Amino acid sequence: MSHSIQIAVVGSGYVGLVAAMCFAEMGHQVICVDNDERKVAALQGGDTLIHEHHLPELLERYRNTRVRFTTDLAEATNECSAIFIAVGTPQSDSGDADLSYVEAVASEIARHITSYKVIVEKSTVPVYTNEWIRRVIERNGVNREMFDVVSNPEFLREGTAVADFLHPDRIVVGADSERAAALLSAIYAPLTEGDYYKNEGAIAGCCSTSAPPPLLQTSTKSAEIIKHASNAFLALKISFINAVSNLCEAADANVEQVARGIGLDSRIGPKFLRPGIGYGGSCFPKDVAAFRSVAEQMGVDFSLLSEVEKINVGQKKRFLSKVRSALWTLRGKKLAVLGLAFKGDTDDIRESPAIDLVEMLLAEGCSVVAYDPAAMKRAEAELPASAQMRYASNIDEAAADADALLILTDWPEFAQLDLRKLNATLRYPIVIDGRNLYDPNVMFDHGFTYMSVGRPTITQTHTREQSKVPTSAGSQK
Ligand SMILES: NC(=O)C1=CN([C@@H]2O[C@H](COP(=O)(O)OP(=O)(O)OC[C@H]3O[C@@H](n4cnc5c(N)ncnc54)[C@H](O)[C@@H]3O)[C@@H](O)[C@H]2O)C=CC1
Ligand SMILES: O=C(O)[C@H]1O[C@H](OP(=O)(O)OP(=O)(O)OC[C@H]2O[C@@H](n3ccc(=O)[nH]c3=O)[C@H](O)[C@@H]2O)[C@H](O)[C@@H](O)[C@@H]1O
Repeated sequence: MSHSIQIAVVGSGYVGLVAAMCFAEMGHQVICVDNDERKVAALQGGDTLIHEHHLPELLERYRNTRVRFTTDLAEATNECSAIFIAVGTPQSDSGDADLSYVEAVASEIARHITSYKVIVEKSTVPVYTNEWIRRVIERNGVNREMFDVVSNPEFLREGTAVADFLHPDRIVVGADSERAAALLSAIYAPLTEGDYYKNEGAIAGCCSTSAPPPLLQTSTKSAEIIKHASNAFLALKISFINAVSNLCEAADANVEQVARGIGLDSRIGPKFLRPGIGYGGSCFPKDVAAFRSVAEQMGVDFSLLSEVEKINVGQKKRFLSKVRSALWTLRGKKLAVLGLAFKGDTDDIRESPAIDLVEMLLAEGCSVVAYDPAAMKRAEAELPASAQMRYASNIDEAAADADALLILTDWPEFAQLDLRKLNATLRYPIVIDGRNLYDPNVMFDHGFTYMSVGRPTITQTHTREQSKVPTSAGSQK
């Protein structure tokens, strides 16, 4: 039977905030700490600040009851037995993970330890980080018996973060002390013992059957490597299918058929075989680079990861070539861009391939009118509005009189465009789809010249007037 535990989560971003809310949902008492005063004030006022399903309702339910927000790490350290570190570990100029935020938090925690604490490293970090945290705490004068450091990597995806946290495939606990491992087991017991899933109001998982997840206990070093290896492997899968999609284009084959044929082999599986414009986001690019760098520093040849990165960069350039091959010259062309976030269902634009592509198009002299359902505010901070870069308030406004429409993010609503209306709105009926959201035959029937990834290109040979939508056009995919 699970019981309520006092937990502190340091860092209230995509991972920390979701973890805090989910721990509360699992029945624990949580103090959520951040050193950004404005963020703490917004959270105290009920604003989640990020676009994530279920988060607003959980914040509403638990703020002032099971979750408290503060900038005061001393108070949190004092009151809680487990302190989760969920601050950023961005990529430094050399490719390594910048661990200075983790170190700062560890030193600060050390200054306030007066009774036994378990410090849980949740940020994604290279192997040996837990050992360094331990040293930093000891150097700050804390006796070794007063604390343990545990690695508990997080595998949630943005957009489905809450559901992923509550329905994980596995929970990894890297602990070199049984006392610390027991506390982590107690924290996750509502999931591993299945009690949470019996609640009538339990949040459903994206695709799981809600079978209780296994808790895998490992050494701290193994846990650290599990996280980096997982992200690197997923990135590798994406680069693999992107390379295959290029081969399909050269051979006039269809990558969707190929991906299905590969994915039906249960040893390979169908997931993460969607070709596109390359992976992005705050994690895959930095984690592949950090893992490569760790291997290099340890004298291990892992050049496979450099190839993964090379294919990923190439995929964006390839998309740009497609735009050029559809429009010939780019200077002065007006392009409608759908999607700025690094993937659908998030407002996150960190390392977004869509943003990279817009920057490339602007550098080529195109003008861009972009629309994204959630990421425009963040995008505008990076790509300020100008005569060349405009933001539209809806899809129609973006498409109006554009020379072509580019689909760069797989938002569900971009897969449901009114194709007749779109054909009439665009200056030329040209769609270049970086996410394969449409069936090429349907696009042909609707009069479009349609280019996608790893599938045959459909080119209308007749003029703009003749490519107006036929009245008996087929239905959308
Ligand atoms: N975003 C994601 O989907 C996932 C991220 N991760 C990993 O989790 C870690 C955190 O990532 P995000 O949540 O995306 O980062 P984020 O940038 O959204 O949030 C980090 C938060 O930490 C706060 N912070 C920094 N220094 C602090 C300090 N000294 N005291 C208190 N708060 C401090 C920042 O103000 C910020 O709110 C990274 O290592 C990332 O690789 C792991 C799984 C998924
Ligand atoms: O460590 C992390 O931060 C997280 O990184 C990813 O999650 P996330 O970055 O939220 O997004 P994904 O859904 O994995 O997509 C990453 C990128 O790959 C692209 N992608 C994904 C899948 C695919 O088949 N093809 C493809 O191009 C997406 O468009 C996106 O740009 C992992 O999926 C999570 O397990 C992990 O916890």
